[in-house]
Amino acid sequence: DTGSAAAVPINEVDIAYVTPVTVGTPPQTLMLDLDTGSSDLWVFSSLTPSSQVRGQEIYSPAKSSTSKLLSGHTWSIRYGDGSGSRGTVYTDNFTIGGLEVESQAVQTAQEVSSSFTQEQSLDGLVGLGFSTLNTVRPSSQLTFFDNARPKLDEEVFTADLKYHATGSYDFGFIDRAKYTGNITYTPVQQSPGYWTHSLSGYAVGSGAFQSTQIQGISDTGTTLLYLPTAIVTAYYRQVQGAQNSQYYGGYVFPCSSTLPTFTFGIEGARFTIPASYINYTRISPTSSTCYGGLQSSSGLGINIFGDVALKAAFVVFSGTNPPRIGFGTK
Ligand SMILES: O=C(CCCl)NNC1=[NH+]CCN1
Repeated sequence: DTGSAAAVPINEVDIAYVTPVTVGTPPQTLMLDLDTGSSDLWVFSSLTPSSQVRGQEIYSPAKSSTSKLLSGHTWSIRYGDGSGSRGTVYTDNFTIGGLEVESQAVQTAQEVSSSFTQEQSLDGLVGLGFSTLNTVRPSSQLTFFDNARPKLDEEVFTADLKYHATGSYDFGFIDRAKYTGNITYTPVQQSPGYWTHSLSGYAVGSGAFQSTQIQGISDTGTTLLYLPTAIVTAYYRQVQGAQNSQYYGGYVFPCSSTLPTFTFGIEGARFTIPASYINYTRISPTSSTCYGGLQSSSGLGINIFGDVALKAAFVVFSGTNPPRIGFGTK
């Protein structure tokens, strides 16, 4: 089997992407954030306090003839950006892009943090990290990809995220029409459960490529690109008026500045992020100061190759043994 579904940016700066999924019988359609940086599938639900729901679609297990309570099981998750949620667990039929998993663990939120309440177009997350990261207790649950794996034509899913446009996620096949040339693969270290791999180096604008291994995680659930401070300062040194603002919590610059491109390596291949992707957003709607899409990872303890980097490539997440990740030019 295979599946294919849209990845729709939820606002005008691509802060996150959502994908239509169906849960239950008859199908309830929700828009969920497919997140390779976590491994819980959770949804706004009939159990979420109405004070914490602001426009989101909800899953009501009571309205599904195929829902089953996973008795005695709970979950609680905290994301790298400080957001979080917690609740109980049902199993039910779950589909993405025509690919169905029966009795998928669907984690129903009983509490969500304010940033999720404020994100009206996001109804929950589908974790696509390794199932070892799943927070359901007393027994952890499998991700949608792990459940679908036995029925997939190929043990892969792909991400084709786009700048200010709708892209796609495919399951079980690699669509040759979505990239040119060949996919370059590199090994993944799956502990503790992220898609952890190395970049082979980087270049700022037209500068020389610096060959240096940079370990981090490819994370569709993180908006920006977070790299070591030395690389980030070298980048913003090329931007007139750029500064690392304590007030705004990162590098800002005049919106009129000319930004260089940023190139990253995967083995011998090179992927260039256009300057426009790094001119991320105005710090407020009428401001002429802009916030960068490349920021320092020093506060995170991990480098994160988020959407700003991933949308510059066609990315193959391969669940083979051993797992690997591949990047193609598009
Ligand atoms: O939590 C992380 C970073 C893991 Cl190091 N990514 N996934 C995500 N989901 C919602 C916000 N961020």
